[in-house]
Amino acid sequence: MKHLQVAVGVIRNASHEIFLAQRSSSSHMANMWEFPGGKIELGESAQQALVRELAEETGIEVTQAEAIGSADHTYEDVRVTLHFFLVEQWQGEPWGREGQPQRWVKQAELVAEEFPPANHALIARLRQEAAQLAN
Ligand SMILES: Nc1nc2c([nH]c(=O)n2[C@H]2C[C@H](O)[C@@H](COP(=O)(O)OP(=O)(O)OP(=O)(O)O)O2)c(=O)[nH]1
Ligand SMILES: [Mg+2]
Repeated sequence: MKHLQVAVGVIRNASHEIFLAQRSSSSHMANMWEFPGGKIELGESAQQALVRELAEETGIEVTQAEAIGSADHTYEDVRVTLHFFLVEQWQGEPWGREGQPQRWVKQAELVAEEFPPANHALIARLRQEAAQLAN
């Protein structure tokens, strides 16, 4: 089975909102909401792929990123390992550069079911962190 290594950016602003994009209707995990990112290419580090993918998909230049863990998931036909990064410093303003719908969502209001299954543990963690900060 194909095994993809994917760099994924949790872009978070000062109001603790996170930038989401909707996957295209023709892609794997079609129409689900995701954190921007994409496949790590040969010879690239996860961080390098993150910077490249976020520039391609959202137009921002990442200036700082913190690795916050990974998730491994096997879908019907492909296995993915997602390498998550928290991005709180960047230049420019993220937008759906490839035409995909986008939105900012409060960290506490992320909905796991809107994301591919590989994201569910991270969404739970982010929601829990936001709830603790609110108390
Ligand atoms: N970007 C991204 N991909 C995710 C997430 N969750 C998840 O399961 N995936 C899966 C879907 C895909 O099978 C795989 C690779 O992501 P991708 O389709 O964004 O890769 P890419 O940008 O390089 O796409 P492409 O050049 O082939 O169009 O990771 C997520 O939150 N963000
Ligand atoms: Mg992508």
